[in-house]
Amino acid sequence: MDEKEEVYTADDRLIVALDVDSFDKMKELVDELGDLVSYYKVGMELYYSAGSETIHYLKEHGKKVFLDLKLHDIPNTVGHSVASVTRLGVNLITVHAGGGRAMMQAAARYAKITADELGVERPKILAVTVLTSFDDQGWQEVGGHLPIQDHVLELAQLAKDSGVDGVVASPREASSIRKMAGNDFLIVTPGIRPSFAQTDDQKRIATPSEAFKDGSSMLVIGRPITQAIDPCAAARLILKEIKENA
Ligand SMILES: O=c1ccn([C@@H]2O[C@H](COP(=O)(O)O)[C@@H](O)[C@H]2O)c(=O)[nH]1
Repeated sequence: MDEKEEVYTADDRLIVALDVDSFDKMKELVDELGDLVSYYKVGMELYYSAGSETIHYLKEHGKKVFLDLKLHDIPNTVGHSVASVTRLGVNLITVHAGGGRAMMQAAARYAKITADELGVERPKILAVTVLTSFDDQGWQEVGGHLPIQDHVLELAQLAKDSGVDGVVASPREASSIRKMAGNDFLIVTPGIRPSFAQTDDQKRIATPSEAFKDGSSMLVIGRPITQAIDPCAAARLILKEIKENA
């Protein structure tokens, strides 16, 4: 088949980050991407601007939702916050691994209790390790004593022991996390930059094919798609790379 005619279908391993500041801008992107994208991430910018209406819209349109609020507070507060967002019907939720064992345990427990009460599938909990915008220099400035790679691995081990479903880490750490945690542990990687995209503020980056080769489960990609001149063309190129390499 001629490459131009090839149809790239949505793949749940591609999560598109909807980092826009209004419901209308979100709707425009989601409508434009149509059937090419099945999984979206709603982060702080969109959620704080437009709230849970965004999630209802995505679900009504058959999309899966990763709610990336990176919860970080005492266990009681995080547990009850996870209960609240579980009621919205999201599929993935983030907490910060730095919140510690008891906080992650509370997140996992409240996701399960709430989903059981509602009779729905429970959302999976991901623990954010070290943000992909850090390089070693920036990391030392905030008191990081271990190399980032080692600290991420320690947090991933703690996350696994605490009973959450996986971590958010850079693709550069995916291979060592995969070796430590085995195949059932989710490794969700932002910091993905296809060869056609600029780096922006991301520091620990890799291409989609490198990320999957190193053990990523799912990729989070925002600006390379959402700020492309043609978001559908960018999404198709990434889906092609995923199809050919993962
Ligand atoms: O360590 C992290 C954790 C979360 N993110 C989020 O992923 C997307 C990446 O967007 P790009 O435009 O592809 O850079 C964004 O929503 C971040 O909040 C991350 O980048 N790194």
